[in-house]
Amino acid sequence: STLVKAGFQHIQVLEAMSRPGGRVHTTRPFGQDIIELGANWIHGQEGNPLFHLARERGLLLEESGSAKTMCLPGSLTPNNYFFEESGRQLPVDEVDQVCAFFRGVTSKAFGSELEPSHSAQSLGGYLDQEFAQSPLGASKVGQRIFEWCKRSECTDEASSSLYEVSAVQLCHYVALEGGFFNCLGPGGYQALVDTLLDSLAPGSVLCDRPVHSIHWALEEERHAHPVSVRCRAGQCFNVDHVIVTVPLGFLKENATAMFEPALPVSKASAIESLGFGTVDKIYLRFEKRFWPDDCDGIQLVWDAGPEDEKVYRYSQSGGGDWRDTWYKKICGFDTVARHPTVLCGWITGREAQHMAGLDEKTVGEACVRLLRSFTGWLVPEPAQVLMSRWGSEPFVRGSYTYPPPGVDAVREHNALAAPLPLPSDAAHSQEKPLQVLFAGEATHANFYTTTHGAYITGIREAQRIIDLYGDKKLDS
Ligand SMILES: Cc1cc2nc3c(=O)[nH]c(=O)nc-3n(C[C@H](O)[C@H](O)[C@H](O)COP(=O)(O)OP(=O)(O)OC[C@H]3O[C@@H](n4cnc5c(N)ncnc54)[C@H](O)[C@@H]3O)c2cc1C
Repeated sequence: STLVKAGFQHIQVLEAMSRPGGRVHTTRPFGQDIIELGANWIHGQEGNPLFHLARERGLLLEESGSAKTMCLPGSLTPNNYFFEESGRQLPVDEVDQVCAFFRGVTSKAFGSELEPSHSAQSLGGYLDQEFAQSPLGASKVGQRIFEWCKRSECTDEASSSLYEVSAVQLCHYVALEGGFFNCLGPGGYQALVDTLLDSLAPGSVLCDRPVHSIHWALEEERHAHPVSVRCRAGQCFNVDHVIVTVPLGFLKENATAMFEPALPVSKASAIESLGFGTVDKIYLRFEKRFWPDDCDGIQLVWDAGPEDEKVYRYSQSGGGDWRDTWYKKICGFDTVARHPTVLCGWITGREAQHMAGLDEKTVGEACVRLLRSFTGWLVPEPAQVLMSRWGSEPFVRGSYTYPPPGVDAVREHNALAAPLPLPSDAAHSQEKPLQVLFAGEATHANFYTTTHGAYITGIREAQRIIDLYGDKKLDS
């Protein structure tokens, strides 16, 4: 839409799936009201172009009463019910104390306040070290709540484990000021996507058009355009510029075969070294609400959960089979906006990928078992179960990006964003500039993981093309 506004006319969007939106996926499986399988909230307000766009178009939720946040250590309410494996409900202040400590130490990591000694450390390792030095670390219950904190933080970092996320690199992520969980109105995220699509000419977006390969640096003598984009079904587009916005997960699996000539080493190594983790949601719809009116969600605190350091290390060394206990990675079940009888469970990492191979009935049964044994309440069978399966989605292969330990994340995000040919590449120095450009959340060094990050990178790449042509007439 930025290119259209600047007067560009020959624009074609090739989308592999049968719908536009990608990791924004608004559905209506339980009647009229929306369920978001992908992105849910607009994170931050100040300087957030999506927040402003949504507000300008009247797409934000007006009644704050039905706004729902997810239960994270940073967004705890007294109405989140925490249960231990024994069935005991944990006192709010006990949970709050540990979560407050967790918030304090994680915000040090996000606020670039870590000592150089933490530079090679994982976020999990750093958090454990701090917790061990705190009086809270001596309590068994405190340790269990801390494990829940780490497990639920995995949803924010899209990681299998915080032991696989860098502690020091997190400071490059920029959280925008203003409410973190801005909710969209009844049209959900899709309404924002539709707003952008409305500005395109009819026929500009072709769905079910997976791109097979991108041939660039084509010889000027033989080709009118430097780039040829070939679809799997055989259709071919000869173009001046292509903006590649496929997810990092897709690039990890397909980049080697997709580009001819091959991507430069800096880009290939960025694709390999940045992490792309899986976060999935499990929606359970019941005929009748069985949880108390004031309950915002039910959180599960294990005696020894998968983010307990010893459990994690044992499992990494091949001990036990995490597949048998995949459900232990579920953080809890939050209530859902507009759906008074629906709960949403969150799960990450390899366990989420494993779950994607199971059917709805099996997953629903596992969730009901957990809810019954932790709460002791009379939990009926769910009437409907719906899960996202982002890890096995062939054109995504995960949920969002994270920085693994030892990776210079800013350098890698920037390498991923660099257009081809690279200005520094002597072999291509005589060629037309900006043949292949890259956008998408993984190409933003500060707003990776977010929809606004993705949006801003699209504008960034469009602007490169606009700047290239300057005042030249765009009539050809
Ligand atoms: C479960 C979940 C919850 C999330 N929650 C939030 C949230 O609350 N707030 C937030 O800000 N962000 C959230 N995110 C992240 C957010 O959704 C993404 O960062 C953002 O949507 C990414 O946009 P993108 O354009 O980079 O990639 P995508 O939206 O993934 O778009 C890439 C597109 O490329 C297409 N594609 C792939 N391969 C090909 C091919 N070969 N040919 C043609 N097309 C291809 C894909 O089909 C896809 O449509 C969440 C994500 C998930 C999965």
